[in-house]
Amino acid sequence: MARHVLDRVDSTNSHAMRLALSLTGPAWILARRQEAGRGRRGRAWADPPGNFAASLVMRPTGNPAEAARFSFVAALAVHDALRTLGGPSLNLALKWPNDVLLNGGKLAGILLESTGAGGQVTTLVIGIGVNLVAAPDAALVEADALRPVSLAGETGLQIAPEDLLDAIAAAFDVWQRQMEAFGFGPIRNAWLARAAKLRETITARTGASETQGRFEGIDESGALILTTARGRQVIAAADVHFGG
Ligand SMILES: O=C(O)CCCC[C@@H]1SC[C@@H]2NC(=O)N[C@@H]21
Repeated sequence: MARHVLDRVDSTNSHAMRLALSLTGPAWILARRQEAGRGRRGRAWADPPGNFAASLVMRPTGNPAEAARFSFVAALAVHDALRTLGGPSLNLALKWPNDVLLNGGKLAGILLESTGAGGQVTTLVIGIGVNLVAAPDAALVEADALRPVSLAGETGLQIAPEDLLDAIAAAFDVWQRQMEAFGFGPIRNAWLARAAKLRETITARTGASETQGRFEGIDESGALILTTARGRQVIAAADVHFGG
């Protein structure tokens, strides 16, 4: 698959969107320096040099719910890649919808952006940020957000962004083929097997509304399933907080 390695960029997601129309197939874009990274829900994503910032741009077929499944493919790929390069003792887990945790803190985030027409997604950009060398200052993240961590800070391990991209791209390919052959089932099962706080009480927050319940799993579109005091609730988009 095509790779573009840039010395610096505003946001690899923005660059991927700009390139999308001129590409003939899927491509990975890796930046050594990202100066205006974006996070989920309009947040900024800080990227000290040495951290991993890359985006995959592709032209999937399907509607937005089908495209959203790729965020689980991406989270699995990042988890696999870190395990391959960092070894089996790394204490990794996944947090809904697509964060990768290390020792219970946030190590990596994933941001899907898409354009479409007539209910179909025409361009999908999957942006991945991994704190390889440094995590943002805890004072800069929201008060009740998970503690940001870096791979080097937690373990002393040093992984080059280019090597991580090779491993993520290979793992993504494997999971994407699984999904093409067998549907979302294997992706969901693998994701749940690595999920933090499964069957425990968590809180899903969307703006001012808050739902607390037992984390039962995810449905066919990847939506969060909670059992709450008012029964089963399926939540398509939210920020998840751990604890009761
Ligand atoms: O909020 C999150 O957890 C998602 C963070 C996603 C950050 C990555 S870094 C590479 C890509 N380019 C961006 O501007 N954002 C994503």
